[in-house]
Amino acid sequence: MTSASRWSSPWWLHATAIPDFRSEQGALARQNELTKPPGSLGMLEEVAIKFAAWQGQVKPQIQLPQCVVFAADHGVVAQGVSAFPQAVTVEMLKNFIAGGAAISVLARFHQMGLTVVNCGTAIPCEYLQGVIHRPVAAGTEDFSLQAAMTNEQAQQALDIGAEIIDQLEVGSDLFIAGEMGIGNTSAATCLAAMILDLPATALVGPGTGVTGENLHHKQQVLAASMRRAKEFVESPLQALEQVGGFELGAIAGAYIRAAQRGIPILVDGFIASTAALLAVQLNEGARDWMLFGHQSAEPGHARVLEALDAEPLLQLNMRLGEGSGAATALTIVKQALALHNEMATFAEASVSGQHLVSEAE
Ligand SMILES: O=C(O)c1ccc[n+]([C@@H]2O[C@H](COP(=O)([O-])O)[C@@H](O)[C@H]2O)c1
Ligand SMILES: Cc1cc2nc[nH]c2cc1C
Repeated sequence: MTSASRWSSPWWLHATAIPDFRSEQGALARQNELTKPPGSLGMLEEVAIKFAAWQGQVKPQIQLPQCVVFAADHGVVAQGVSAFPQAVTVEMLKNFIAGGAAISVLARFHQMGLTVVNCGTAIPCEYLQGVIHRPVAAGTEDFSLQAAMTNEQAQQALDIGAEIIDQLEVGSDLFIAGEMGIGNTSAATCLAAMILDLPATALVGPGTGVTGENLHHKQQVLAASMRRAKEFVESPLQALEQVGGFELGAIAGAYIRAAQRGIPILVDGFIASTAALLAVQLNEGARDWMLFGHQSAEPGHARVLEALDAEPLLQLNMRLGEGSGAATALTIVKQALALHNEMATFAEASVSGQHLVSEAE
């Protein structure tokens, strides 16, 4: 049992690992010796330097990336806030393990581990093999009417994330959390709005494709949910209880445990970033281990990224979830490390006969 006990502080408050400053400085020095004007590779330089600090080596490498998709359902879909029926959550679980989902393709492309976790679907699916089953309940309650989950369920959701990180293959050197859950843009919108003290209308968007009158209806349902829940929320955990989701809690727990174990995190879209916001609210050290893969087309993502002081690597108008934006950004991360590790320094280039020295020297 990893939950808070009566006598000790809960595990998610425990200290996160500390990135290695000497390797960071070594990587910065190396970047400035490579055969290019200093800074000319822009964010690719920053990415390589971050990984050096995270891995404690001047020449970092990604050898065992892992993606875990956390799935759950949301009672609030009864209010008509998604463009798709709830049954799609379990149908997509089948697709993830059968290899036909976008994240399945990207995981194969990168030779990345792909784990799928059932955190609580409305339609029971425990018969599915190849999925880790940790259902907290058959979906959350409808948070427009009552709390999405109990305090115990919120803690259980965080615990699932920690357990999954503890089970990752030894040597796993990058963690991507994906998510799947019809209705979870509604949960993420209210959770982010609650944490940032913004109206839901500042963050709400089409999700799977809710537009026109239906989008107006979604805005009204979420605004009413915020009015109902606000008086019960005085902490990030209570925000998760009132308007969150099981997969959001599990991802926040996974991010915190990854940061405690020193595993770098590549964050995906709006829902994953909202879980990141929750994780940082619960334990600010988690932020030190996060890199942001992309900015989703979901309008609320920009506000969440801003609150996290995050600069995403890509902006491709993606809004799929599953970890797909982060997995797409992994290509850029790998290229950043290849350039950092394999480019010649000015000294090496001169030795090989090409006299390359900058004017300033
Ligand atoms: O990652 C994103 O930015 C993102 C933006 C919009 C939708 N999604 C995905 O779409 C589903 C939620 O959309 P909705 O309309 O049912 O709330 C869920 O399965 C997410 O993975 C994901
Ligand atoms: C088909 C489909 C695939 C998804 N993947 C993540 N969220 C999704 C939502 C839908 C509707």
